[in-house]
Amino acid sequence: MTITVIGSGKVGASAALNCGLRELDDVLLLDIVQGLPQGEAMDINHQLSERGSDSVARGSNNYEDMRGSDYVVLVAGVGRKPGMTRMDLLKINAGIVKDVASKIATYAKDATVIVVTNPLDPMTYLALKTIGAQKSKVMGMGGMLDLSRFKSYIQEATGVSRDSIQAMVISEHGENMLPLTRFSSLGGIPLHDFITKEQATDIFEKTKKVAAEVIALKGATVYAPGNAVATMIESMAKDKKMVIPVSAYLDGQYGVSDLCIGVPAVIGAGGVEKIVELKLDSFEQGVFDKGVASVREAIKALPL
Ligand SMILES: NC(=O)c1ccc[n+]([C@@H]2O[C@H](COP(=O)([O-])OP(=O)(O)OC[C@H]3O[C@@H](n4cnc5c(N)ncnc54)[C@H](O)[C@@H]3O)[C@@H](O)[C@H]2O)c1
Repeated sequence: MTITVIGSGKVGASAALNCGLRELDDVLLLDIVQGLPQGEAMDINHQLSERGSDSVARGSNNYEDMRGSDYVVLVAGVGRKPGMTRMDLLKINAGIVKDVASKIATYAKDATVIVVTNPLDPMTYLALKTIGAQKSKVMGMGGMLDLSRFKSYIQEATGVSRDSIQAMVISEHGENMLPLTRFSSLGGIPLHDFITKEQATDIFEKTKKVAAEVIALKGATVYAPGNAVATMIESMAKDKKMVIPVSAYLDGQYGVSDLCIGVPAVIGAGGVEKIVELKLDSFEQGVFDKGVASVREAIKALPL
């Protein structure tokens, strides 16, 4: 088993480090920039060496080296810069994702792929269609990151241990994300027993806005996305069957077909083993429908 991370920038390096720290397997970092993946691999190995992890990181500029990988993380692409519209970002990254996905189809067709490049849901769809893989084998990481932010605000509002928090965030990774306070609990007790309606609205709004805040302050989000990727790979590599949000291909679930969007799923050795359908109330359904419409619109602009 080898984990390949394509795109050795900020998030790619963080994902590789997190996989190594959990000793999931050896990690290959790939990038088009000469020297960058090799340098990241050296730096990561030095930390892993001191921590006693026997996972080894390698760097390469040769796509052929991903042959035999069980997991491929597709995180090549640019982040949104000031003045760039969502459509500008989509066009630039669609070209990169299409190119990288065709390399995955050539050298690692049987791998399970986690897409990270934004805009996440359309890029996951593009990767799935380009690779031509089974729908259970290509998924996007977005909801796990949104969930980590949602949980941190739940902790702030309630003061209970982060370890006791169970929560869920679904829909589009972007403007129409849907943090589900109604499906969140503390030690199995509904979150709404601990907080007021106003606090719930506040947590909901803060979760939706915080990505832009981090990007404005430090230019990118790095640690939490890298950790989220490692959690998804761990659930598959150890067949843990965690129920986590992923951008998955819908085939009638939630009344939606032929589109990738964030939904709760059982993630195990088979990839997306089951999509869990929640009974949404009218407000939640409204946000989810907007997310579907937004992703559907973006898909029209993809080079399929
Ligand atoms: N889904 C999420 O939750 C989430 C979270 C954070 C970032 N992102 C997205 O992840 C992407 C990467 O973010 P970052 O901060 O790591 O950016 P970055 O600029 O630090 O790194 C991107 C890397 O991709 C490489 N690259 C570009 N084209 C390539 C190709 N064809 N083959 C191989 N490598 C290639 C670049 O050389 C660069 O090293 C962005 O699109 C960003 O918006 C998504």
